[in-house]
Amino acid sequence: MSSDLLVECRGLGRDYGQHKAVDNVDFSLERGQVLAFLGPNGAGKSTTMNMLTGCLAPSRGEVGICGIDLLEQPAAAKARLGYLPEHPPLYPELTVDEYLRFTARLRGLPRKQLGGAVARAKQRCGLTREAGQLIGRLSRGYQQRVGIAQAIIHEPDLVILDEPTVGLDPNQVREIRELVGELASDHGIILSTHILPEVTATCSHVQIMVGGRLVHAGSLAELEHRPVTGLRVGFVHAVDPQALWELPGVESVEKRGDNEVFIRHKGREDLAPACAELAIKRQWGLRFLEPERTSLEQLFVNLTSGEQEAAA
Ligand SMILES: Nc1ncnc2c1ncn2[C@@H]1O[C@H](COP(=O)(O)OP(=O)(O)OP(=O)(O)O)[C@@H](O)[C@H]1O
Repeated sequence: MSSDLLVECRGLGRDYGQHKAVDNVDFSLERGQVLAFLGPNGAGKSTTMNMLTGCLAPSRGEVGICGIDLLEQPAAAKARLGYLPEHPPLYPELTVDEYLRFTARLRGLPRKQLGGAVARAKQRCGLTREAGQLIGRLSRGYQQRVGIAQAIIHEPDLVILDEPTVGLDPNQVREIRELVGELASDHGIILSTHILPEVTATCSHVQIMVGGRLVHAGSLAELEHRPVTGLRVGFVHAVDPQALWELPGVESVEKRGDNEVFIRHKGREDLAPACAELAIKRQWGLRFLEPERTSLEQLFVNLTSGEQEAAA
């Protein structure tokens, strides 16, 4: 296993009685990647993260953290990862410094290194000025920074963050996203979230789970290069959809708002020139013409809607 391969899961599964909460999940993560775990409620994200962090034993499969088998050498493997659970284990009656020293000692750092480790984590998480403040008096956003600081105090290779921006205001969300982006330069990061714009803003890779199984895994860059599925076209005046429908290669014409349509076309056909020509000929007044690819949101809906209907 190369030193930049931080996580390698093979055939990972967890049962609760007869129920397969996670089934046959394979994936890997390299340094510098930020991987989002997406999925509807009950898809198996938390169960997978709990297995990755060594908090929950798998029923089947293997987990390697930086080449170390998590099941055979749990202490050595866990030393390479940092974890921010959904509800960070903060002590409101401790100051930021006291708490970070405490977590550094829990991580087994030698006494001589404690001061340096605490200073570094505070600096990376923008907490230097808050060092002497009681955690219970900090805003939710700053408490989340403290939670991230404890996750990186021992300079792990891998950082796992469970819904890191839940409950934060928009400014705090932006700050935590920036922090995640900075951490990505020298760590691998896995984060679980329900917020799709968060994925596009912070992540390089995405995995979608449905019913315990991994149904999509890939980079966001791949998503950007998915084939164009159609054209979104806006006009000044009302249009005749039948005339658009008759253009060569058109599969369907859907109305989207006032004088706006989505034209789905076959294969890699480029409909734009013919569509613009028709708009000029009919004097519809072309306002805009945009190729549309499958967005992350569309992909998520396509992959998960059947599951959600079944659960309803
Ligand atoms: N301790 C448990 N005992 C029995 N079933 C469980 C237990 N924990 C989770 N499950 C079940 O396992 C499945 C996956 O749950 P999990 O919490 O991993 O989903 P999730 O994707 O994290 O959902 P959410 O987005 O709601 O947090 C669900 O069907 C859940 O009911």
